[in-house]
Amino acid sequence: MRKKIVAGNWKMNMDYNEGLSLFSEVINMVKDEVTGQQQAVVCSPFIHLHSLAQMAKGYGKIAIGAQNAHQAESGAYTGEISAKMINSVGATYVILGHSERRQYFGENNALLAKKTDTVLANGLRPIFCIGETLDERNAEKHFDIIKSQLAEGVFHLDEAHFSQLVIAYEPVWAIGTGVTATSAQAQEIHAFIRQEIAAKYNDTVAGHTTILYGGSCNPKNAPELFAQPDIDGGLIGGASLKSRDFVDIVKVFN
Ligand SMILES: O=C(CO)COP(=O)(O)O
Repeated sequence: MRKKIVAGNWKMNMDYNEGLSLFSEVINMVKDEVTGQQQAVVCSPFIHLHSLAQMAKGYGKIAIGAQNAHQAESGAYTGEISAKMINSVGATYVILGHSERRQYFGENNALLAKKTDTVLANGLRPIFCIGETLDERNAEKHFDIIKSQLAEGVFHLDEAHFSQLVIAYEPVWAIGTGVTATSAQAQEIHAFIRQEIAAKYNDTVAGHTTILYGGSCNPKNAPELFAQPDIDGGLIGGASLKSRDFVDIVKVFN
């Protein structure tokens, strides 16, 4: 069976001390309360990564991730962080292609394909985000958008590398808006994503790929979303900043 994952994306929230106290609450609750095989991932700002990885050491149920990485291995890119650096502090995941990176930092599919290569080459697992805007959905272009984000962003990978990916479907209109995709809307796209993966690779790869839903996911709506056959967990924004809510979402898979 494929892995169930609940990943928190703190975005640009939490100063250093706030982040450490949030994480220590999360880790204690996960230790005490999570009984299933699911993986919790906390994707913090860069400044927390090393400390969080130290705190989570030896505890396999919690992994640490970054929210971005530069496409180059190293060099004169003032202000940037490389995949090798992220790996060196003990993080294992990197969110790539979040809609906020696409929208505010001009990241397109071609750039994200390069970032994916670099992140994989450094032994990290990308959580690769895709999703349509409201205008695209209203124009009934959502399937085309998903198709091209996959084709141009990750389908250049060989099977072994692709198998390291986690895919996250985050409809842009559901992010931070309080409007969640219905479980039927989300399932429809997740099934489509799995079908595209099967067509590009094969049924085994498609069957093993973890596909997360993100967008106004909370402890109330997570059980119904995660009960859908092609939804393998969530990428959680706002609710991941509250330890109780985040761990309650992780516990949906208990
Ligand atoms: O963007 C998201 C996670 O990456 C979702 O954010 P919200 O859960 O705050 O809608």
